[in-house]
Amino acid sequence: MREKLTVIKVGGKIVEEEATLHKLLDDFAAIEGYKVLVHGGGRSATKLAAQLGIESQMVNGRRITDAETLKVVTMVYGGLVNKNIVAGLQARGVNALGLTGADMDVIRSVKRPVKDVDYGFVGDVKQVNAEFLGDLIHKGVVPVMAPLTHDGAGNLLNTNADTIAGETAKALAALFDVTLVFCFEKKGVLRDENDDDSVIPQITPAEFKQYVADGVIQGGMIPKLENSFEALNAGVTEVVITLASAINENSGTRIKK
Ligand SMILES: Nc1ncnc2c1ncn2[C@@H]1O[C@H](COP(=O)(O)OP(=O)(O)O)[C@@H](O)[C@H]1O
Ligand SMILES: CC(=O)N[C@@H](CCC(=O)OP(=O)(O)O)C(=O)O
Repeated sequence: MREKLTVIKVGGKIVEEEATLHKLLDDFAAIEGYKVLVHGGGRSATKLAAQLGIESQMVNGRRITDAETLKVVTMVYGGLVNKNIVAGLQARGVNALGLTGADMDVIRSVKRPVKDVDYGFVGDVKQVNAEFLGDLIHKGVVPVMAPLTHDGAGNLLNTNADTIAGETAKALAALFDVTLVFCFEKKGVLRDENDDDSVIPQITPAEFKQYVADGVIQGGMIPKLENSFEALNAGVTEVVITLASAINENSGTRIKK
């Protein structure tokens, strides 16, 4: 039987605020067995960019990343957010190691080709070095992955954190029995975004299509679900979308193939 591994993805709203981040780190530290933390930080990047007089522009949930914006996201994701999380986990007895995709060539990507939209320095994932991550994990190290990748030619690229989580989970599914948990500020995928008690307990691809057509699922939830189905089809055992403070409870929305 393969060993279990939990990949947790945490987004901007949770990492931006000290109280919610600390609670998440407590809960993450309490997860038993092998684990990986993938973080976002989009809101913090938008804030710092504004302070520097750089306007943020998102299209289809992805940041248009020009050269100046790339500097900001590198500082925020690869620096401030990643290292705060690593220090917080070390304080909780978790032997965390912060990584961007460039570190040890963990995630290589290719600059997104310009079609209708020019996203600038945004990377589409090509390869995740699962063997290296697996070795680290087996040594008791807990990787903390920032949403930055590289192209192998010296360029860092900005990659959506949900995608980093999905691709990392997929690659590690060759070595472990992987559960992928997207945690955020709501109780799960909701039938009515304004009613926290309207959690949809499970979603199939057909139901997803219908919910999108009906406008029930929209915005940032769409890439989360697309990445979830892709992960399940690529060998990830279980995908859950849930409240950050409930990662150790059996609640939220379970994604079905
Ligand atoms: N049906 C839905 N249920 C819950 N959230 C939804 C739904 N449809 C859209 N959303 C939106 O998706 C957002 C989560 O996506 P996103 O902002 O990208 O999160 P994160 O930064 O955590 O990755 C929620 O804050 C919510 O506004
Ligand atoms: C290309 C792209 O869109 N990258 C994202 C990476 C951060 C992210 O995904 O953060 P959240 O999980 O907090 O949304 C961005 O810069 O916003």
